[in-house]
Amino acid sequence: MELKGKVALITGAAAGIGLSYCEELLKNGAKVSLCDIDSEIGEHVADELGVKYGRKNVLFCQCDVTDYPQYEEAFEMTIKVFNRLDIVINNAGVMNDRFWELEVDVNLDQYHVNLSGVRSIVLCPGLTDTGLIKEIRKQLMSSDYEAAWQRDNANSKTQSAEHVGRALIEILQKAQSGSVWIVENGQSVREWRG
Ligand SMILES: NC(=O)C1=CN([C@@H]2O[C@H](COP(=O)(O)OP(=O)(O)OC[C@H]3O[C@@H](n4cnc5c(N)ncnc54)[C@H](O)[C@@H]3O)[C@@H](O)[C@H]2O)C=CC1
Ligand SMILES: CCCCCC(=O)/C=C/C=C\C=C\C=C\[C@@H](O)[C@@H](O)CCCC(=O)O
Repeated sequence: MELKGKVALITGAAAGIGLSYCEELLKNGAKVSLCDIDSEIGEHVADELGVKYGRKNVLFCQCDVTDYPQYEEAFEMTIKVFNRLDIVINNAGVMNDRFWELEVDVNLDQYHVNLSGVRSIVLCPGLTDTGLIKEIRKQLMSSDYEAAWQRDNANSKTQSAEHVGRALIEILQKAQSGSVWIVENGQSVREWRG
């Protein structure tokens, strides 16, 4: 897929993996609509990327992905400003066990039925160095869960968000609709074949 001139909407784009997706897309000539619940950081980051990659290539839309009308508005705003929309990256998930019902709703209910020629790809990052992971204790229900988390990740090598961003660009070029990809331990992105 040629990324130059394409328009991408990225959720959870003000920090971490989402921000890295934005930067890699901009480097490759795409225009980005950064959508994030946090407008203070989001506006700031969008300004910085605008200075670096051209103001006309960057838009910020404040939006909480758990609020359907807000999410819809972000799509409308993106299409109004850029006149097109080619790529949607559902990056903002919920990892907070205290809101486990929302966790299930947002993380597992994001699917797309391929009826309209839209390509739907899944990219699963392993342990990635972002704010989410730095404060993992806050996301887990109890200290028992923290011990389980430490155990599960004992053999994981933390990778950078930039590494995940580069993996996104790679799979956008070659991935088929319905495919699932894994990028973990700082290794090359690979297709999961079950
Ligand atoms: N960091 C990791 O090791 C891994 C992260 N993930 C997933 O990748 C995604 C990004 O994670 P990180 O970059 O690590 O997190 P992060 O905490 O560094 O950044 C998340 C961004 O999403 C925004 N956000 C939070 N709730 C939102 C909402 N309801 N609507 C819109 N924006 C919202 C935040 O303001 C923030 O800018 C998440 O879905 C996370 O569950 C998946 C596997 C590994
Ligand atoms: C409950 C929602 C979780 C959504 C995912 C998320 O927000 C954050 C995930 C953070 C880290 C994931 C690390 C994955 C590591 C894998 O690479 C692997 O090493 C873990 C293996 C664990 C196992 O039991 O097989």
